Amino acid sequence: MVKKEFQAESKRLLELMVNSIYTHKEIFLRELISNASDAIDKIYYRALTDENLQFNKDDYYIKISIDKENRIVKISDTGIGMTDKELEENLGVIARSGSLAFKKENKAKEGYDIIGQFGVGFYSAFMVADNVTVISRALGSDQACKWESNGIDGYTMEPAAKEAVGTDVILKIKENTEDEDFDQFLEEYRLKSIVKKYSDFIRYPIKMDLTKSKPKEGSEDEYEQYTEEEIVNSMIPIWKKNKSELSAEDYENFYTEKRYGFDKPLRYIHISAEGTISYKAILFIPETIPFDYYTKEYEKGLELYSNGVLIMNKCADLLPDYFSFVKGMVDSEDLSLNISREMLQHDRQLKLIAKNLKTKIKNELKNLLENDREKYEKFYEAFGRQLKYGVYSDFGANKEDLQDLLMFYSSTEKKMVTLNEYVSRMPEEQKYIYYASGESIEKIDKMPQTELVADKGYEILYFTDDVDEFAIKMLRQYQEKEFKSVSSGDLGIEQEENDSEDQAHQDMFAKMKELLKDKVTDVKPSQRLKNHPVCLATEGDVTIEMEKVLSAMPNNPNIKAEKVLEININHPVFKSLKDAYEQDPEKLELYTDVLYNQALLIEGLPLEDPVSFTNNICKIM
Ligand SMILES: Nc1ncnc2c1ncn2[C@@H]1O[C@H](COP(=O)(O)OP(=O)(O)OP(=O)(O)O)[C@@H](O)[C@H]1O
Repeated sequence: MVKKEFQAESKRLLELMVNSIYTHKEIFLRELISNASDAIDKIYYRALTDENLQFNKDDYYIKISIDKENRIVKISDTGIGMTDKELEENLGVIARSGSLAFKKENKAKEGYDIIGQFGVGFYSAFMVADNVTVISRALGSDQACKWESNGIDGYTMEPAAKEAVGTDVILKIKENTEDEDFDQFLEEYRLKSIVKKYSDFIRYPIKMDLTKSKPKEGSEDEYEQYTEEEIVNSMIPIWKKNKSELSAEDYENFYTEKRYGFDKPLRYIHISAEGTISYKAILFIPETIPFDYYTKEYEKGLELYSNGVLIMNKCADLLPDYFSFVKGMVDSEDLSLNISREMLQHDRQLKLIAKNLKTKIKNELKNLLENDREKYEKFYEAFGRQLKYGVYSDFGANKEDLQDLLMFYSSTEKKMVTLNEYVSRMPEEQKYIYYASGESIEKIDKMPQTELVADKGYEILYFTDDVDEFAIKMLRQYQEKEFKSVSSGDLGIEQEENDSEDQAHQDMFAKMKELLKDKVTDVKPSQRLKNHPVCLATEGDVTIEMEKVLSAMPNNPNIKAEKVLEININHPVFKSLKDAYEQDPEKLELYTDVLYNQALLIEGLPLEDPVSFTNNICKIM
């Protein structure tokens, strides 16, 4: 017998399991059944490609047996089994998706968070058992191996005998405590109801020996007990059932069982399509972002079945990138079981289904936006960015589909608003949809460039995501209203002109431009500033926020905004500037440099020479 220690992380998770105060301990059975079903799936897939292996459906099942006296519950499967090496790798070390998230979140103190959020697979057995034995014989091996652990110090491994290929997981159920009833997990009816609740649509039979009673032979009022093996799950997949038979809880359980996410779904869509193409689908919009969502590791896709048989785990072609957060499955009788990945891409039926799903998802989101604003905002907070990427990517090909789903923070409403809401509120004389870009709402609130537009009483949309301006450039307009940055040259707002006075300052501005060389394309009196002395505006297509995003890219394309330094001629600073221009050229140079650097700071742009800037401030003081 070999004795081994658990790895540190496994130990920590086990500790949480053993001492768990989590209330839904019953899920251990769901986890173990799901592992058993996966193990049978593995044989099934192997048989698809291995001629020497036959998959005879009747030989594959999961069996739950209870030995009340010895406090034992055994979950056996006829799946692919594990070699001793696999037993060690799979059960001695944490390497699963959910646990990976656990690693990142290991600040969470209570087991509750982890179990609730991630699901914990095999280790959940230790919530109800103080000893777990796994005896497994792998396909192709005649030797079995026994793994045993009390969940605390470590585990032991030794050779064992097992007649057939597969795995037995044997749980020694804990004794009742003052607060907790573990005896319930030794009751047939209780285990049966847990199977029904979580694992009803597992596609292999889950068998149990159930105690029944019948009248004793030759007697009218005496009964005798007998046991009979019964299949306790219906095996009918949820998507083949009628919508009216299903409750929200059934969909939620399906979502969890399928590991679509560790949260609760925000919304589900059950589709039963008949006609040119018939298929069934259950789609989910998750409530929270998967931890790897905005990374390269995240894989979009839906499970694809051909008449109840899984062909592919993640069929990416079924979902556009901008709906990559959608989880779920599609089952169609019209798809061939042996279709290859390459062929699938060109499959006409599949394309039709994908198109159809896209419309359904879009309509569902619209519906959510119109009828449950709070939920939609929650959704948008998690996945709005993906929708904006969708507007921007593919050269704007999908903008029509997505524009009505967009939302931005509004300066006047102080909350998220849609473009439609914005436009419907626009005063008649307002020409453009105004927006301001910045790092955060608080920072944009203080931006000098917003002063004129805000003063006019016009609503400003706040762009705080990197992708916002790029998406809007692609959109160009909404309901024939163009978008306009509050920092752009021409704001399209009528102003009282003061040409003669402006002219008088022209020479000074020309001089300032000369001093700033190619740092700015122009220096101008500002139309938009009310209280602030100075700001930067831009000409052309690239704004300052876009410049920042572009320069943060790994292959920095070195695209710069054409910056215009605007001076508020009604600000007291302007008089000092004018005096310097008339009397002291050196001072003008100093003031110009300080004002320019101030404008950079307001924009959150890096100063070219911070030391000389601070020296200059000191000089003025
Ligand atoms: N009954 C079984 N038969 C064969 N292999 C099993 C069985 N139970 C567990 N395993 C193996 O052990 C691994 C770890 O199981 P565990 O339940 O901890 O995580 P998981 O099933 O991979 O992930 P998750 O529970 O998050 O889906 C499985 O991936 C599988 O390879």
